[in-house]
Amino acid sequence: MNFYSRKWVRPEDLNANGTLFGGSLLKWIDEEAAIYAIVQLGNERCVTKFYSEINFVSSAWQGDLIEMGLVATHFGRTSLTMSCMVRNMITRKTILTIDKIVFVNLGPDGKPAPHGYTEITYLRDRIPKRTTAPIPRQPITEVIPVQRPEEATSIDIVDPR
Ligand SMILES: CC(=O)SCCNC(=O)CCNC(=O)[C@H](O)C(C)(C)COP(=O)(O)OP(=O)(O)OC[C@H]1O[C@@H](n2cnc3c(N)ncnc32)[C@H](O)[C@@H]1OP(=O)(O)O
Repeated sequence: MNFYSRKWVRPEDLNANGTLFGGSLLKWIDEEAAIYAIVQLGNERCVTKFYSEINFVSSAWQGDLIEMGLVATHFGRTSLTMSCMVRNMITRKTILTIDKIVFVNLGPDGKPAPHGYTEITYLRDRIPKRTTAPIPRQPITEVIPVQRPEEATSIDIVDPR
């Protein structure tokens, strides 16, 4: 397992118990896992599909330095499964473990697409090269004007999803 990112636990990341807020930690992990998937699958269009149970093994405290580790455990047809561990960088005490995080490789149509990889790369050989414009958002198909414009605080947009 490689520990790629380190974080310094700051006051804004604490919960009411004065320890690291689980939501902050999960947000960091999801971003780390997304970057890992992009590098492994050579595609910016990778999305989180599944998290197995998350074990908050021990707390981190303000001022602690922590590090996040990931390793790919299974290359599927369109998916990549990885496992995760977060630990204290100094003491090496485990803070969190997640057995399975699954990301899915999407094609240009937004549907699962085969990625073609079977093994971990430790190089930067698969990093996607952006040859076109950034991924566009889903088009807005219809804008409904509000009935009484003087009461409007925003425009109602129909989301086609
Ligand atoms: C980085 C981010 O924050 S992304 C934001 C959060 N994520 C999202 O918004 C994704 C929302 N989800 C989706 O759009 C859809 O579920 C999709 C496109 C990801 C997948 O659609 P599905 O209909 O499940 O696709 P499909 O059944 O073909 O499965 C795709 C892969 O996921 C795997 N998979 C599906 N469900 C699960 C599950 N519950 N657990 C583990 N793996 C799963 C499948 O085994 C398959 O892998 P494989 O091709 O390697 O065998």
